[in-house]
Amino acid sequence: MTACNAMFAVPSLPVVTLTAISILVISIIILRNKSHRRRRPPGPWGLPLIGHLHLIGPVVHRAFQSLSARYGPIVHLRFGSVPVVLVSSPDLAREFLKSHEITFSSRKHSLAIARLSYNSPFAFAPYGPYWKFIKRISTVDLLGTRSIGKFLPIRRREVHRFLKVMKERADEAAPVNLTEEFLKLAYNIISQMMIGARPSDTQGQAEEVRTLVREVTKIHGQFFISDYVNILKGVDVNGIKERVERVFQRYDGLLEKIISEREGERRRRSCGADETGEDAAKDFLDILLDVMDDEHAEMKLTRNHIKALILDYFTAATDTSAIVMEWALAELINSPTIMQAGRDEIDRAVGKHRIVEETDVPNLPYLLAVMKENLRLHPPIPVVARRSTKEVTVAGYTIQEGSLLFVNNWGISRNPEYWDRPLEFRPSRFLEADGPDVKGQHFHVLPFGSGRRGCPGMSLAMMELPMVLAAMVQCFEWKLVAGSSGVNMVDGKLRLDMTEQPGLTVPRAHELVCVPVARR
Ligand code: HEM
Repeated sequence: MTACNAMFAVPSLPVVTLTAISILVISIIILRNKSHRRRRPPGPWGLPLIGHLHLIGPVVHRAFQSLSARYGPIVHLRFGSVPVVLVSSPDLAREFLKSHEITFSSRKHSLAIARLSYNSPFAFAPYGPYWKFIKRISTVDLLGTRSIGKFLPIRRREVHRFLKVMKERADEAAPVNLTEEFLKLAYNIISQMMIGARPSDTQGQAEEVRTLVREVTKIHGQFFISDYVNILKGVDVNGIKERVERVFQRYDGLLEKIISEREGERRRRSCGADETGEDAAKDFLDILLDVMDDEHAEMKLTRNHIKALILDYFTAATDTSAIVMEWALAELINSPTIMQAGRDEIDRAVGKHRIVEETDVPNLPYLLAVMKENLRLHPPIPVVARRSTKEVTVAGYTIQEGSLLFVNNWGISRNPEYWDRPLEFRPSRFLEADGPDVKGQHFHVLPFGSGRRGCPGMSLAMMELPMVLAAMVQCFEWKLVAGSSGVNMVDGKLRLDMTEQPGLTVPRAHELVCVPVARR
């Protein structure tokens, strides 16, 4: 070291040290301030690696309800490495779904979602241009007011077919499995809107799609550890990859056949060689194929996009509708006075000489209230699930980017803080002039979710389902079968057990089997 260097080196050491210490202290202060500002919602201690996944039992909304009862209306959890926020009050639901709507307008990713949606999901898509494009087409061409009207003959025909099956069973005094029949009805309606009634639609094919749709719904409703724990990514824990692949291959084969047949028909039609003379009223598949063939379309659609979309709609519409019809009839069977009040209303408004129609529904406020009360007690999708796209402060808490949000709408609509005697089936609460509604503006009851990511099938469902229920009440009485699964004797009367089955959607645990008795 030179003298010159030494001269400067000696006094410079404490300066460097001092500077370093100052930086350290300032950083600690900033970090402490930041972490004070980044307040996390309360929640239980998590386990290493898996976080709180072990606390989520098979009936997810009930597990969430227990956590909320313990930690309050906003709870922080961690699924593996993914932060989770669980919400269970109407005010917080409004904060997240309305005040911070755009931030929470995406959904979770998973291995199953990626594969089953050909990596191009719609219902699980991030909020962005593709989602907006498809949302626009589907709300205009499939689920808009005009389209709902255009598809009315399909719904009328299918409901009459369904009633005919019930009448045959009534004539034989034979039991009917309504769980299966509701599923068929819901599938028959949505499949004709989506892919039309085609000559090759054999019974076997319809059966196969229904089975696949149920399996996909089940898969989407489960939490797989490999989706959340980084070191397990890519590892096939529980054979999920294999299960998803099996479903994917079966579904892809079926859809490929349906689309190829349709393309053949379209080619024949465009050459003027279609011998069916069929009116070319377009279903959703035709509309999507038009977009795929259109070079100037705003967004390029591929065959895989179309397959993914059809599966999304089958999954979103079939199980939900079937489950709602089943719970509604089950509630009425367990409440004969309410059933009779509904029947009286139909007899007054519609009479006894024709079958109730969708256009009668606005004149059946009590029946509509029955349906809304049913959706309050038995929302088929009990938890609204979203994902945040940036860090945000809500109710004074910092919610990290990429957090999963679960709004336990099942828990909210059964909470005595927000509802009077919430476990009672009491349709009259939906008859009050300034009372609640189910359309997503009233955060005490959110069966269809809320906002732009809310259910696009709501208008269709709220026309179709009350009408089906009304027709069942109008045309038949429903007798329970003693000794069948889920039927118990209570105070000398047969009653249905209302236990739920676990999953993304919440069907009854027992199939609904009844004997229809024709009213006339
Ligand atoms: C009573 C019957 C139904 C109920 C209770 C229901 C409920 C829901 C709920 C809770 C969501 C999530 C909403 C959110 O995140 O805010 C949803 C999404 C969705 N529903 Fe429904 N649904 C029903 C019927 C239908 C029908 C009939 C269709 C189609 C014909 C449909 C299509 C969809 C689609 C495509 C999505 C995803 C929308 C998106 O992510 O942008 N749903 N539904």
